[in-house]
Amino acid sequence: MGVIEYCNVVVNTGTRATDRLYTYKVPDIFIGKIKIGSKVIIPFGKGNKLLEGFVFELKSDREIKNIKGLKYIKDVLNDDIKLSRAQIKLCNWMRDTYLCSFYDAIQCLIPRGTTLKKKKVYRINPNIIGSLISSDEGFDNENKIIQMLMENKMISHNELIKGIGYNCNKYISRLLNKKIIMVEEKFYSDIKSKYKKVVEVNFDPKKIDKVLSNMSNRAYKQIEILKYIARVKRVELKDVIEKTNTSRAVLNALEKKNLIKVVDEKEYRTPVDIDQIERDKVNKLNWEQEIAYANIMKTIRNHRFEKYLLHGVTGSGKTEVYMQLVNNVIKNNQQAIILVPEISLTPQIVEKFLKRFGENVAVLHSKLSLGERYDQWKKIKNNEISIVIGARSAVFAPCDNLGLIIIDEEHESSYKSEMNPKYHTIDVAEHLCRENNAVLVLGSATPSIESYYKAQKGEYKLLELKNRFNKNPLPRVEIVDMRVELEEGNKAIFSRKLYDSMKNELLSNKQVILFLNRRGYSTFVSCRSCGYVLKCLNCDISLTYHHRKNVAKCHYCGYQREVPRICPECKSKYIKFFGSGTEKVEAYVNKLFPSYRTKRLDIDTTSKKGSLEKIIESFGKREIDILIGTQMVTKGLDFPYVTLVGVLSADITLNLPDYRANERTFQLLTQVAGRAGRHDFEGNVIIQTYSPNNYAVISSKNHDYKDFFNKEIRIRKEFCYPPFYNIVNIIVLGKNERNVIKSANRLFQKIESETGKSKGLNNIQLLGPNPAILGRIKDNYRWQILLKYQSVDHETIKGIINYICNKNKNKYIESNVGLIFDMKPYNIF
Ligand SMILES: Nc1ncnc2c1ncn2[C@@H]1O[C@H](COP(=O)(O)OP(=O)(O)OP(=O)(O)O)[C@@H](O)[C@H]1O
Ligand SMILES: [Zn+2]
Ligand SMILES: [Zn+2]
Repeated sequence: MGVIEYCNVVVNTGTRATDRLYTYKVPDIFIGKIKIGSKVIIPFGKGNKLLEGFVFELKSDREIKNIKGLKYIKDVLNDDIKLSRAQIKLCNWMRDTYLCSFYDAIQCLIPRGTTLKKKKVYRINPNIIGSLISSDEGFDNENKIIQMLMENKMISHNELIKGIGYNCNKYISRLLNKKIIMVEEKFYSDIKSKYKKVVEVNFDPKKIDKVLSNMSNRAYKQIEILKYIARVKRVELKDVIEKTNTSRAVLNALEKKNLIKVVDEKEYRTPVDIDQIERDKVNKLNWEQEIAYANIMKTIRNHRFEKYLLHGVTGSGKTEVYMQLVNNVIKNNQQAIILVPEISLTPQIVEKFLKRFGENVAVLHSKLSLGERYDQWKKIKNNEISIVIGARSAVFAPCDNLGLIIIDEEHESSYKSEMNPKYHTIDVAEHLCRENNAVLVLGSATPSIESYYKAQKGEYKLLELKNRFNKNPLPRVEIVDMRVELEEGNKAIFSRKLYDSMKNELLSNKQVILFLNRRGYSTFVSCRSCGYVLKCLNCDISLTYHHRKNVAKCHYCGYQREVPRICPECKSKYIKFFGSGTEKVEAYVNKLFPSYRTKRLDIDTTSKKGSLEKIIESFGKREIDILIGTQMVTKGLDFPYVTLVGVLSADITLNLPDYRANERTFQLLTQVAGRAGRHDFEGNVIIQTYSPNNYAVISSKNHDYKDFFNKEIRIRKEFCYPPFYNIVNIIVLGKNERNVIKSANRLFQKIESETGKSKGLNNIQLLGPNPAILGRIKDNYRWQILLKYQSVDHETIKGIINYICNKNKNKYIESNVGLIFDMKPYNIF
């Protein structure tokens, strides 16, 4: 191998057109210093604009064929943000899997705010001769600029605006023209390191007596400090001041005498105050937990890649199993990542980990400041922290010693990213575990159909916790047919059954959770009399009502129809748009139960930092009797006095415009029911619905996951949905509508003809091009093309899309038209 003299760099140009590796020459001074994964500054394009990039490959002269005209790397940055080889592999994998750009992938892997930005800075031209300050009148502002520059050496444009005002541009360009000042571009990032002042002893502490003998007796404060510092040797400045009850001035005096040194030390920001959290102890596992634990432990000990699906009913104690696995992994000096659906919605599990593992846990959540996030990232990277807990993006935590990834509530849709790249966390975790010989554990009381299907096929090893950890029975579930309520004259949102049960439980000092799914609120059209729902004839999913045009529309295939005035099924006039919000329910509950304390848990009441935790804490202390909420009340809550859960309407989820509607319903009902009767008291659940015979509702009543799975998987097969079929959504977007439509049509035709030509591809369905549901976002027109095909054909289809949409993009797509790929959409909009 020759000397490394070249490198291939991914450049942050901000456009998709340049999404490839560019070769640069490495200047001698950087040979050896430049590494795979280094962040570099390179000149780019005709104007040699300086841009940021990452080195993906190093090459010797023998490996580079055409070296003519290659440019040199301008600078290698040592700002800690490097990519490891594993991370580069991950970028390549993501680009290949999700058809995203290199930089899209890189953005997932580096802390936010570290991407370099550029700003203009000004300085005095050093070659200037003579006096700078002009004495002529009318030059005030120019003189002011010069003065500012003389005082500061270098000043940014913003600072000049602050000093001079918005009209400073005029004066700047005059000074530039006269060559009195110069302008250049400087890189900066939004993240500043935080420093703390530390005091160090600056003499041999053993000779303290000699030092003190030279001090005047009157300087008793200084003497006290010297004694203290000689003992501790090194201490944070604010601590000395506090401990010795002194002031900074006294320390300054000592610093002047060269007896102490005050130095700046980089400080990590820690968002959680660990000292405030009391520690818990390890629980002894019951035998079901023990079997699951022992199985997974065996693989962990062998450092083998393996995927487990831990199917444990609600309250079976999955968290305790997770924690004991994690404990073993970190004892081996490896790192573990624990993923939860939305960190702010799951304070209980986070708290459990903090209580068990203390400062060895990094909690990554969306409310961290850029600086806090950056510091956590570095601590993880330096292996100073072994446990990472966070939502979806925490899967990208820079663990170089990964031993275990746990995905709790693996069925949750929040694991699918709706931003670019539209990755699925389970896929990424799987890739990482394979690369690291680590173990992946997916846990849920209601596994997704796809995961359970994989477990059946042996791709995941299935482990089950069939009982609650304390052998308590699962709650008793009753279904109330709301059509009958209407028939018998009750038009209210509460059935008589639910009202009576609430009264009983509240009278015996228990707590009630009322669940109302408000997401997807008021979007479908149904008949209150017979339960009929408007559905798409092609896709078997509910049509979505669009107020503006007064039509009902299919989100998948674009089919639309007008809304009937009377029910096509039973001719009643009770056909309407469905839904009422949590606020309305709260008002109603207050009217029905005025003497009980009610609280609402939804996006509105929890937007303030810490408010969710507060509500949950006070519910735990039984300061709230009735908790009314959206999805937030379905997850993870573990409180002994909750004995009744009321589901106000199973129908809202059942009629989501999504082929997963039944699955989501089963999951939500099972999860929310699982909040009841977890400890000493038995639990009851009441589900109100207009579709009491729906199989998702019935299997959740019977706590029968397998029954639900068997029915659902048959329907998936019949209607060609995942896991048997896959859907790809291609969004074509741009500011010019005509170009968007033109491009979408061309792409569609090309994809149609290529897939038609390709032998062995059967049953492909191409839908579109249609305007996307959200037809316009931020001034961009959006059209979509949907492909539905057998899952076994995925690689072939991906190849075709990549060939047409990326490699030969310019043939089919107008300039200024962009593409977004969703290779496994959860929502189509
Ligand atoms: N081995 C054990 N010994 C004592 N208590 C345990 C044990 N395992 C679990 N528990 C307790 O059981 C309760 C339920 O456990 P946990 O919250 O982990 O259930 P889960 O399986 O995550 O349920 P869900 O899916 O409903 O969230 C908790 O209060 C937990 O402390
Ligand atoms: Zn009807
Ligand atoms: Zn349809």
